[in-house]
Amino acid sequence: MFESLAEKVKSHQVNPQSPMISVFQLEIAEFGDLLAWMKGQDTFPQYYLNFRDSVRKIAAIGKVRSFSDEISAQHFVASQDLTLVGGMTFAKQGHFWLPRLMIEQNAQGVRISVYMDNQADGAQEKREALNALKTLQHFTALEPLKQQVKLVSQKANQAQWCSWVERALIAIQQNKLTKVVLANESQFESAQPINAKDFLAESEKQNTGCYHFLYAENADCTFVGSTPERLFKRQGPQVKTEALAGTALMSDDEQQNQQQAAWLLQDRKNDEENLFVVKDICDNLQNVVTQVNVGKVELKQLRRVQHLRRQIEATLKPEFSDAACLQAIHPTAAVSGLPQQKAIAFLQNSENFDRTWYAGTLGVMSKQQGEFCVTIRCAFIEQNKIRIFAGAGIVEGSVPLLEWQEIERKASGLLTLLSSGE
Ligand SMILES: C=C(O[C@@H]1C=C(C(=O)O)C=C[C@H]1O)C(=O)O
Ligand SMILES: [Mg+2]
Repeated sequence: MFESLAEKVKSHQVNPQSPMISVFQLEIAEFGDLLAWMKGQDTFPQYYLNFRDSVRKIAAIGKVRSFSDEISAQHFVASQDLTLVGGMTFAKQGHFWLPRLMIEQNAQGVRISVYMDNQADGAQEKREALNALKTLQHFTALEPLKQQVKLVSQKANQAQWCSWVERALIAIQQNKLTKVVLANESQFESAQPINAKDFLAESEKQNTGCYHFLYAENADCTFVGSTPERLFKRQGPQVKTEALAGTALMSDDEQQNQQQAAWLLQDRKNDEENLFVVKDICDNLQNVVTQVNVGKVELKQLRRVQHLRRQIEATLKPEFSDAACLQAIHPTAAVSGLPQQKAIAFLQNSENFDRTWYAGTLGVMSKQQGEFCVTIRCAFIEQNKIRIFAGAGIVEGSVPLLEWQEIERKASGLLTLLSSGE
């Protein structure tokens, strides 16, 4: 089935008229499970995104070109009309790249794309492209998660974390901050290695209504997660973003969920927590859009928590695209705070760990469209260790112990995938 692609790669000749990058594509009706395919790969980086509101999924391996900032990434996308994957860390460190091989799956079918850099060594490019095509046959069956994990360390225990919240509340009282999103990192260990693809497949099954993402720079460490939060989705000049903040419990008890939902919808502290995010996003978009519309408050219900959400729609001025959206809204007040710079400085002085990809963003950009999620409800998996991150927005009226329960509850969305085994 993939021979036609291999033949095209083999007979490819670079000439003065060649574009900067050559793309060889094949459209097929079905491919197989993308995570099972990824599990069989040993080429890096590896990237996977299962989109929240559609059946679209993207899996990619290898790297042909890379960009360390959103402007050069967007310039490449616009001039070459190609799709880049990647994103930015919490601290806005950009990592965008053109993969060697990309598999895109949507309702219509599957498209496989192989990329060759015509400005690089021709023989080497051919070898790598052919190797990438060979991987299309390699699937490794996904296995159920059997690992039992135990907590080995937390960056802050309950008392320490609550003292961070107390400090935040003082800063809020003194009007130095309006909101700050404090997080924690918890490390668990298992007797056996944890396979990140098995882990994400289980999360896809249980944590529905989310973006499911995976990013591994190399074989040692994989960043995975299932986030309910969209940073933005752009279709031409039309941008959809959202304020997701304000949290209540969710469980197997339908009646309790309804009570919690009713409480959340009328709770002032949670509504303010959400409205601060609305204000932050709208203010930050102001210079790049011609209009913004904020939707009514609604619930986003997940397996372990439910949130308040307000969807936001905007129209970009013609000169702006994904880079402007990333620059304007990431990191939003849902994951950093308000005012942003002061909140980030407060986090740097309080949190005793580097967030790196936690509360960053991962997605795709192309000429016509772009879509990025906010990388929360996430973990780094290294061999038999898993480090899970979770945070909560601290505002006036926050109660330290309740905020602690909120972050433990958020972390449990991933943790229970492991400890729920018999
Ligand atoms: C920061 C996180 O979540 C954010 C904080 C929320 C809150 O405090 O109510 C809700 C959703 C997210 O915007 C996280 O999950 O780590
Ligand atoms: Mg909250």
